[in-house]
Amino acid sequence: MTVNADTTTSGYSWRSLPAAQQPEWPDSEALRAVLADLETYPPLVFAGECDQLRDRLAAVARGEAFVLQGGDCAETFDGVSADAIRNKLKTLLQMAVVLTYAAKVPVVKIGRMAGQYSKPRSKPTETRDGVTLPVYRGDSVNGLEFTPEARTPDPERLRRMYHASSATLNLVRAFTTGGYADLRQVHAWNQDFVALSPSGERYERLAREIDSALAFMRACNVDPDEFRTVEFYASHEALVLDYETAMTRRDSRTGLLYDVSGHMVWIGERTRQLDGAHVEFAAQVRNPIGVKLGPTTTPEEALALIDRIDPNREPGRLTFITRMGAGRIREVLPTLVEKVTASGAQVAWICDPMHGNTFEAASGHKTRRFDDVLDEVKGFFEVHQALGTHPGGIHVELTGDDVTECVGGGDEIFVDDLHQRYETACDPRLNRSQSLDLAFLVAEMYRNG
Ligand SMILES: O=C[C@H](O)[C@H](O)COP(=O)(O)O
Ligand SMILES: C=C(OP(=O)(O)O)C(=O)O
Repeated sequence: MTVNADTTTSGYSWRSLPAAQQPEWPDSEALRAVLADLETYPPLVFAGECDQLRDRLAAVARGEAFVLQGGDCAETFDGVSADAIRNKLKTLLQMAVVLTYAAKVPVVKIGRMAGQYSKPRSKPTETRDGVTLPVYRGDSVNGLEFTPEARTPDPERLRRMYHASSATLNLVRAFTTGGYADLRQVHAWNQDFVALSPSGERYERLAREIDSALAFMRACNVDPDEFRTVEFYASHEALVLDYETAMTRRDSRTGLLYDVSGHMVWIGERTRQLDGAHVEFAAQVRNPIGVKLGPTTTPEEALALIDRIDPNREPGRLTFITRMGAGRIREVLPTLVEKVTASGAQVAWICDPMHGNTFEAASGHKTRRFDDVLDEVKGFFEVHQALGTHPGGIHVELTGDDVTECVGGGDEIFVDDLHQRYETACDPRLNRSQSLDLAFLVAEMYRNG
């Protein structure tokens, strides 16, 4: 990792540790200049908002609420448009309504949004027709286009990431507090959708029930403004530590460090080394922290992560996001949950049913089967229900657009359809109809549990 000459950040403990998956910036002077600017930019979120999310996640850890975390695999600068942001938010709001109403549980809504611009990769390079170039690491680092110019890491992209995150968050705040997310709009969110899809019709029936519940509450004199705004939080993988460090500030109230680039940040499966910089970074900032746990995670590793990141065993501080794969979850998760519970830690457990279920179709598209996604969530619920612990939420890659990236779903996408609208910059996402299907099925699982 680059050493920042600026004394405001050079003392951070994670700077001296090995950091996996970092870009090789060719021009360290240019990098230094961008980071120095970023350090002076206003925070994207406030420390108090991060604390509030920690409180909400504490309720999840206690079994009193459910997390819906979702958004693109990789946000792109071109994707910062009002339509794309509104469609994603609308999908999340519809899923949240389904979960709240059908599962009767408060839903903590967290976007993989306004900062999800950096990607860890399996290989550092990509070869096409005998030409080898650096792999695409997300719009914060390089471009997707397969040319030497686009693939060369450019630190100016970190500045663009800040502005893209800021513009996204600004619109999300406007939508969620300015009336668009008002619960009385449940039908409006579905208008362009209902005639087109079975899940849209199912949603419309549920929205009618919500209408009559709202009418009942109005008759009981419940203040309608109670339904006007929605709490919505932003999260991303804290991957490029130069950026996250430049966005780390001391809270004037408490003197504690917060990463003000998002409310919650998570550490990925490829960067959760106990002696690495990412875990040390997560340990030092006060944001609620997520850590991805893949199928090779040992209970000892999970316990050591708790000791490092949540030494005070504070509910809401640490969320384990398991991503085992449908074929492994029933075998691997029980021991992890048992040992973590026995240790007295109160983590929130949420299920990422995407990252353990990716495969390459014959056409060369990376894809996921909706049935595998669903089966992993089912396995997650089965394990927690058998152990008497709380299945605390789902973490999904989705978009509000009608893409054809994952196969299956009620409005079925076939392998032969993948080429039609395959638009992801990295991994395949559920489209809007598949996302709603998932929400209905998860709500059933939750209610039955
Ligand atoms: O989103 C997650 C990772 O970045 C992605 O799964 C890595 O994929 P790769 O194996 O194509 O590098
Ligand atoms: C890279 C990701 O996941 P994981 O670290 O679980 O592979 C991701 O969620 O974008």
